[in-house]
Amino acid sequence: MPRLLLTPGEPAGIGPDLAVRIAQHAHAAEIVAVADPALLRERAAHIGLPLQLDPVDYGAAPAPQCAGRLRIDPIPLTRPATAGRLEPDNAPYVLATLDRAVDLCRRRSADALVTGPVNKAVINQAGFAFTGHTGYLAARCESPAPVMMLTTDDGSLRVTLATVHIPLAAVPSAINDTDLAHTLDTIHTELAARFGIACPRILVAGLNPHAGENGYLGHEEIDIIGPAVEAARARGIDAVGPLPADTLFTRHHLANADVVLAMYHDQGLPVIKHLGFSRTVNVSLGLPIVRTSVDHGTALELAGTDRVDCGSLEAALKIASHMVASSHGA
Ligand SMILES: NC(=O)c1ccc[n+]([C@@H]2O[C@H](COP(=O)([O-])OP(=O)(O)OC[C@H]3O[C@@H](n4cnc5c(N)ncnc54)[C@H](O)[C@@H]3O)[C@@H](O)[C@H]2O)c1
Ligand SMILES: N[C@H](C(=O)O)[C@H](O)COP(=O)(O)O
Repeated sequence: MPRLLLTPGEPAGIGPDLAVRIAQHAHAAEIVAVADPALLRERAAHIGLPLQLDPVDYGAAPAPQCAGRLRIDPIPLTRPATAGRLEPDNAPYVLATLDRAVDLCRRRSADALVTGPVNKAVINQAGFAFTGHTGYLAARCESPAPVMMLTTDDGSLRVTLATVHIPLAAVPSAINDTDLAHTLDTIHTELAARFGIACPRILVAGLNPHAGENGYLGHEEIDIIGPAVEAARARGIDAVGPLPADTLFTRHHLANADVVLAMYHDQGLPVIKHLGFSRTVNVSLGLPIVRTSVDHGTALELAGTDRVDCGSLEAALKIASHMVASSHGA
């Protein structure tokens, strides 16, 4: 049975609600909230749900999660949190929960990290350069650039990104043969190791409209993306493209594909979030630890209400367990 660490993320957002809500039923995994216990108790009381927090024992074997209970690894908030109101002083708390979870996963006291949503702006406002979990975790793990992948819970669509949290204007200059080679190698290796998909077919999107229309609408496809796909194929990777992004996400192309590589955040993610918001999971490929996350943000306006959908977190827990099993060769 896996031990999954859950960091609820931004304390003013819906992350604490999610932790309380997923504790209401049994799971086939031990789930440990790395969080402030008072925050979780207060949010549980606020939404009128029972919650018993039991201290985790990392020296003992993981035990299944019982309804109404959650294991806790306590990290104190800097300031009391109010649902819906961001507090920059709590940014170090958010980062401390991630630091603790990464350390535990790296020393094998836990099997995987499942993250709730954070607010990137408030962390930056507090003085920490932060573009998202993915980059932060890579730095903590001293790992080369991981690849962000969003997958529906049933694997019907998987989307990876060549560039992630950078301004749109910076995208063209961030696309280069070295990074594309690393990204394609990581997708190829990680889908086999963590998802059991040997030699996945990767559909590679172009950057420009109609994949550059033979150079009349842009040159990145001819100069960079096409050669990167050819070089990957020569390494035994089943990459196809560059394909026009507007028609790549149609049944015809997706029927025989395992994953899409989009060139930038808003080329790929709106498609998968439109298809499966609240049952889609964010997975970091290429980290030395298993990490999954929800597909949504902090939804500050919903914190402490009865309108919080736990589907993405449930899926993130499930996929993390499958990845752990797959990584162990189960
Ligand atoms: N994994 C993460 O840490 C992560 C992911 C995405 C966005 N974010 C951050 O979250 C913040 C807010 O982003 P946003 O407003 O673009 O997106 P959001 O996902 O917070 O909200 C988008 C819409 O979806 C609704 N929604 C979101 N999650 C929901 C849930 N579980 N149940 C019901 N409704 C839900 C919201 O109410 C809102 O209408 C930003 O700072 C962004 O960077 C974090
Ligand atoms: N791009 C992600 C999404 O839209 O779901 C999100 O911002 C989270 O990114 P990190 O996993 O790097 O925090």
